[in-house]
Amino acid sequence: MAGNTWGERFTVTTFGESHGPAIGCIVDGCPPGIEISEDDLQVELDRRKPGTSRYVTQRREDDRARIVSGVFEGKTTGTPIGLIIENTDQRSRDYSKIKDVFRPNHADYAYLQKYGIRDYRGGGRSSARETATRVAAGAIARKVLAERFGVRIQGYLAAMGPLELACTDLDAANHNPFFCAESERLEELENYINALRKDGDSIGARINVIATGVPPGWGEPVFDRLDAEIAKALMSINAVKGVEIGDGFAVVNQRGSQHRDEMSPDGFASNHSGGIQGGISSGQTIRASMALKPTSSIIIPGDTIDTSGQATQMRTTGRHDPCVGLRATPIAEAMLALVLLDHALRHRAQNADVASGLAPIASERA
Ligand SMILES: Cc1cc2nc3c(=O)[nH]c(=O)nc-3n(C[C@H](O)[C@H](O)[C@H](O)COP(=O)(O)O)c2cc1C
Ligand SMILES: C=C(O[C@@H]1CC(C(=O)O)=C[C@@H](OP(=O)(O)O)[C@H]1O)C(=O)O
Repeated sequence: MAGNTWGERFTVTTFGESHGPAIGCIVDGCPPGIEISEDDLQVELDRRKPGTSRYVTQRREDDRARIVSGVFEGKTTGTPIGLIIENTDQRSRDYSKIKDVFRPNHADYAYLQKYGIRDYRGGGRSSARETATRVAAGAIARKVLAERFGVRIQGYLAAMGPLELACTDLDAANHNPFFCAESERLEELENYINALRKDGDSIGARINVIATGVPPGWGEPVFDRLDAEIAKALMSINAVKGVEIGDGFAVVNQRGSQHRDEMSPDGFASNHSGGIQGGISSGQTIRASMALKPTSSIIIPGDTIDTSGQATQMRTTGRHDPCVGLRATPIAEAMLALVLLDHALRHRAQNADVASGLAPIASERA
């Protein structure tokens, strides 16, 4: 049993498996008086849900979230918010024939080694189906962040395999199935993924996500550093193998004179740090990036073992994303929102009365 920390922490607990009857979550610590409807959640859920284009898994889920507690007459009450999303299009027979073999690089082998028991249907608890609940919780966090703190979050596809994509129009990312912010490249993306599907193969991707309007002061100087928490949150998404904050691994090749974000009363001259210095937000735009591996469930045969340890070969049929990164943008946004709201509440709880005596400078030099 644990006492709640309402007013200090924003937390999410999820439950459910890909082929069970439902998935869901409990959102704790949401401030009261925020207008939230199931339709608000749906807007975000629709951006992530499967089956929305020919470039993603053909599993068809409406992903309708039912709010079962914590909201009264359209407003949050400050009590735990319970959300349930029914699974309606499981096709568990796809998994019957591979129930005793491990898909190389899916969670199958490691999961069984840990628990000794495994729901083999659709990856069970290890399926990215669970991320629907994070997106629903993230929709609540985004609403609070926007209304109470003026923070906005947006992500986009920065690379699909060898195709590196610029961000020429961030809003455009919301209007195509790739979350691509460089609209002129859409045909190239379509051609690439069509050829990939013909090969029966999969490919990795990179997603960038930014948050604007974050004031200076959110985060901690040690352990729960804001960058550490964002890295953990993004890394906790299925298939994520790398996270960068700001310039990330490119800093290896930078000089201090180039990397430091020089300041003047007119604002910051650059944003190499990704808006976080010493684990605390600086007031610059928060910039994070994550790399997702290629889908492990592919029809090309590969070597593996079965549950009795015997060598075998397998190919995975069924409905799978050829590039899991194509649906990961809303998930990255949701995870960033969850971390930022948690730290907004923590900062307020500890430092509401603190005044540095220094007005924040602009995120970017005017
Ligand atoms: C949005 C999204 C969709 C995914 N879709 C699939 C899929 O259709 N088939 C699959 O094998 N893996 C898919 N994955 C990846 C698996 O969930 C992931 O590989 C698995 O949980 C093992 O975890 P790991 O890759 O983090 O080691 C998806 C991941 C994400 C983020
Ligand atoms: C259902 C979703 O994506 C699934 C993620 C997933 C996986 O292994 O992660 C495998 C596929 O599902 P199934 O478990 O039916 O084989 C995807 O369709 C979803 O995102 O809602």
